[in-house]
Amino acid sequence: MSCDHPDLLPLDEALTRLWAALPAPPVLELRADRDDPASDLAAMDGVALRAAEGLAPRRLLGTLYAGDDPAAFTVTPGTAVRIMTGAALPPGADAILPVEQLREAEGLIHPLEVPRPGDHTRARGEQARAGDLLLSAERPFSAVRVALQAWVGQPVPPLGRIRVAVASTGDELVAHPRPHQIRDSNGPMLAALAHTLGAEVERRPSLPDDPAALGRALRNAGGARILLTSGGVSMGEHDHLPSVLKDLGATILFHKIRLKPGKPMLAAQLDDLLVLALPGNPVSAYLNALIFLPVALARLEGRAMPDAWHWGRLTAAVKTKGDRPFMVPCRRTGSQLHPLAGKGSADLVTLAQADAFAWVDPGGREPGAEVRYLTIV
Ligand SMILES: Nc1nc2c(c(=O)[nH]1)N[C@H]1C(S)=C(S)[C@@H](COP(=O)(O)OP(=O)(O)OC[C@H]3O[C@@H](n4cnc5c(N)ncnc54)[C@H](O)[C@@H]3O)O[C@H]1N2
Ligand code: MOO
Repeated sequence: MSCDHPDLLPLDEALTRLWAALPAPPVLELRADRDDPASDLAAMDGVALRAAEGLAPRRLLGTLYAGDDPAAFTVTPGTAVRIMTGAALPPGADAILPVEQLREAEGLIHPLEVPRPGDHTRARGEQARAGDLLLSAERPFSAVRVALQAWVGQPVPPLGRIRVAVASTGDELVAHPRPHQIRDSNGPMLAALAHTLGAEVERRPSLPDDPAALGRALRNAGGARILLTSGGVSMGEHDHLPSVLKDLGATILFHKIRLKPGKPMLAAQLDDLLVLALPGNPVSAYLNALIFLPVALARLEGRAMPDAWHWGRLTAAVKTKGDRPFMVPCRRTGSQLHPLAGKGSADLVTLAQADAFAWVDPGGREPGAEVRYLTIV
């Protein structure tokens, strides 16, 4: 296959570089602080009894709810205790008979099934013994990790959001445009997307195509962890961002990826600030933010690498030009992807009609082809 752009970085490599460059917050290994469960527990609502007595009727001594001290009752021959799921087994009992498997009459319960020792109980220590390793420090942050941390009595981490600043660049951006000017749509779009993805968002004023002003804005990101910019990363004479970042001593993680739209995408680290410099064309800016921002947020929060891709089928042919994979905006019905005939990476109107971006390899795809896609949020 001919290669129009041998210098372009494949998307997967760009994602891997971004992931590797960002530090994940430290997470602890988690050990059981006590046996789990710490008592024998009921796993069903019913009665606690002695299994050996088979189908013999039992007299009810009382009721134990989850959290009750089970020492209140002792199950002796001929007796049972009504018990709720999660309550500790009273002394003497060795099985739970679920409420569906008994009949009650005149203060007695009559088993309808023969109970066996251990039935519907969770035995002390069956999950873990005090001191057992429950989760290694390699396992990523997740809501379940937080739950386990609380379960073993560790303080849970504060749920801060990553601060993301959004600044558009371009002298053409004005609030009341004359025909040669435009309104800033990328700024509001990227702020809304970052918000949707769970970031704490700060809108910044649009920046002029002026290296000094861009440099000042990059150096004063105001405590944001990530800066999303749009525009000024391509080959134009006013596309200053790459050189300004280099002059500031930023580490360029990548610049220019093998993707259409979105080729000029740049990611850089400037001290503690991650700069995701998105192309100015609205479809390119959106798509790149949709791809890269969730990965950066996940890494900085210590989560696993997100896998946002789904699989669907194209309902119509998609032709491509050149050697970049093409992400075509589609309407989606279930897993059916209906490609939209758009007017390219400036076509915000078609993007607004779309539900998904389908990945089409160079060379194009036929109707019915199975492709992966990203959902537009
Ligand atoms: N000679 C070359 N020219 C271009 C190339 C190239 O490889 N060689 N790449 C093209 C591609 S692909 C894209 S995408 C654009 C991206 O360029 P920039 O990131 O430098 O963006 P700008 O030139 O500043 O703007 C592009 C386009 O988007 C409009 N824009 C910018 N900001 C906003 C905003 N906040 N809201 C709405 N629209 C915005 C801007 O007016 C331009 O029309 O470069 C190609 N050129
Ligand atoms: O790759 Mo550009 O993002 O086509 O318009």
